[in-house]
Amino acid sequence: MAIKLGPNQYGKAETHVVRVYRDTPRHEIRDLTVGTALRGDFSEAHVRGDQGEVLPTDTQKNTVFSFAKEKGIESPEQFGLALADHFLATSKRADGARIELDEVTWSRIQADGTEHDHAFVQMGGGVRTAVVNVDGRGEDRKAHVVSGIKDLVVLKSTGSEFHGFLKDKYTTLEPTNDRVMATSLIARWRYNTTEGLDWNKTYDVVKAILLEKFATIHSYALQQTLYGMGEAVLEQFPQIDEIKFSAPNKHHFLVDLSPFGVENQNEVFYAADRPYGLIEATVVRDDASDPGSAWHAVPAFV
Ligand SMILES: O=c1[nH]c(=O)c2[nH]c(=O)[nH]c2[nH]1
Repeated sequence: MAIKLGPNQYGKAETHVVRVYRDTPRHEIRDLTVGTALRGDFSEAHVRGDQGEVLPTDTQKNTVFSFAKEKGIESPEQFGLALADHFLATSKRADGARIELDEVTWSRIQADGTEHDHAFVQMGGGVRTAVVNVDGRGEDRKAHVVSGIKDLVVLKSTGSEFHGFLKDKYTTLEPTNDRVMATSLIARWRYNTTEGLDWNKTYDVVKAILLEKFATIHSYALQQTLYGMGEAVLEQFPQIDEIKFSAPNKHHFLVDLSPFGVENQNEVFYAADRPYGLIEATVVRDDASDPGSAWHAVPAFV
């Protein structure tokens, strides 16, 4: 019986790096949690325990910290691409690198009527994400960037209906033409290029489109809202070929107050935490480019 090593990757997960730019009294902060992973033929390490081709995960972590100063963190995407190319240049046995980056935003605290120069607060509004996959080097290099947002918690208190659904003998759900719709959204979008993009601006605009569409689409289902959000993003950005969503339907059930002789006209809800509907969808161009390794090891998607 022949046995061999199959797909594998190794690296340092969740290196939390905070870079303070303090060249002027008005400081800037980038706060990233970075996962690095190298893949390739590492059978010597796995089968025989030979570490000759293994760039330690400790070194990978050190590189993240040092690059925060050497290269700077202009955007998660730029930082991820720089790290991936560096690791592929160093580790000859690696044929691919994946860098996963989550960024939290620090907003300036308002003090004495102005934005403070060096005091910050986290306001929520989602975690910015990027997954960079680079395969090969030189002529053969192929780079893929999937940017995104997660933990974007949104709710609309009307403008959402759900009715006309398929029924069988187990169906008890009442149709509704006015319900609360809420989710903690994950969205990830795949670029068809890594050149000529303003990563930060594009992120801000995509996020604004997602929020605006969530608010303005009169919804007949979360599925329809997600599709409309995705369509709007693809219409605005030719550089984005597909967008994937994962959206837990955070159910808000009307509480029956009639035992207490109290009316409840869509005013008091029980916000259930589980179980929840989980709606996942991809919106994609007809002529989308080959994703290659873009979605390699990207968690939780159809
Ligand atoms: O937006 C919704 N989509 C569904 O598929 C679904 N199923 C369900 O019970 N409630 C909802 N809501």
